[in-house]
Amino acid sequence: MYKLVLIRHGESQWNLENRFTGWHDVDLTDTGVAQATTAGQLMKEAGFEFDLAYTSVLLRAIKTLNIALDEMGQHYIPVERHWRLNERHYGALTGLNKAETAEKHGEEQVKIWRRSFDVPPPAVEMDSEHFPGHDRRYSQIDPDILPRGESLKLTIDRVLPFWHDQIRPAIQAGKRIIIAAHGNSLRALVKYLDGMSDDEVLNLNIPTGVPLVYELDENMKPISKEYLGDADSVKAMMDAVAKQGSKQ
Ligand SMILES: O=C(O)[C@@H](CO)OP(=O)(O)O
Repeated sequence: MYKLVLIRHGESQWNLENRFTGWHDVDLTDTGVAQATTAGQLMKEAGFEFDLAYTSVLLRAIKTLNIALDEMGQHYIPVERHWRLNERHYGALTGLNKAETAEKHGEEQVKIWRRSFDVPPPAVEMDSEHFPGHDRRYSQIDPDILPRGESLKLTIDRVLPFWHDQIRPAIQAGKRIIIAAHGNSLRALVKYLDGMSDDEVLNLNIPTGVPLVYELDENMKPISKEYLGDADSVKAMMDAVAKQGSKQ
C-alpha cells in the first residue's frame, strides 16, 4: 500500500480578487500563507514523512509546499518542479474577473469555460503577455507544445505523461510523495486516479491549502481518500470554489 498527498496551493491574490489565473504567476495572500502553515501542522500531527516532493513552476504552489514542509521540519527533502504540473492555461480569459465575466457572458457560459471537460477557453495570441513563450522559465520547451488556452482534457493530456514517467515510478520505488499543484492540474490527477467520468469531474472542486491523502494499492488504485482537517470547513471551501463563477 502506498500513501500519496496532493495539496492545492493556499489562497492566491487572484483567488482573492476572483480572477481567472492559469499560468499567471501570482503570490499567496496572508490567508494563503496561513492555509499552507495549517496544512503543514496537520500533516505533522498526522505523522507524515516525505522522501520527495513535486510541484509546478508557479510561485503559489512552490511557496505552499515550502511553507508546509518547513512547518513539518522536512524542508530538506528533494523537490522537483515541473511545468507539466502548472495550472490549466486559461487562455484569453487570464486576468478577467469571474463574476464580471458571468455578468457579460452568462453563468452558464462561465461554467462551461471553467468546468466542461473539453471546451477550451478562447486562445491567447502569441504576442499576448500571457503567452508562455515570452517567459524564460519555458524557453527550453518546444513553443508548439506550449499551451495558449487549455480545457481540462488538454490539461490531463500534459499532466499525465509526467505522472506516468516520473511520479508513479517514484511511488512504486517506495518514495513517499507530496504533490503541491493547482485546482485544475489536481482535478486532472484526481479524475485519473478515481476513474471519474467526464461528467462526474464537472462537479469536482478542490479547496485551497488542504492536504488530500490517498492510499493506493500495488496497481495504484485508490483504497481510500480523505482531506485532512475539519470536514465541514473543507466542504464549505469546495462550495465556495464552485460559486466563483456566479454573478456578483
Ligand atoms: O483561475 C484559475 O486558474 C483556476 C484556479 O484558481 O480557476 P477555476 O477554479 O475557475 O478553474
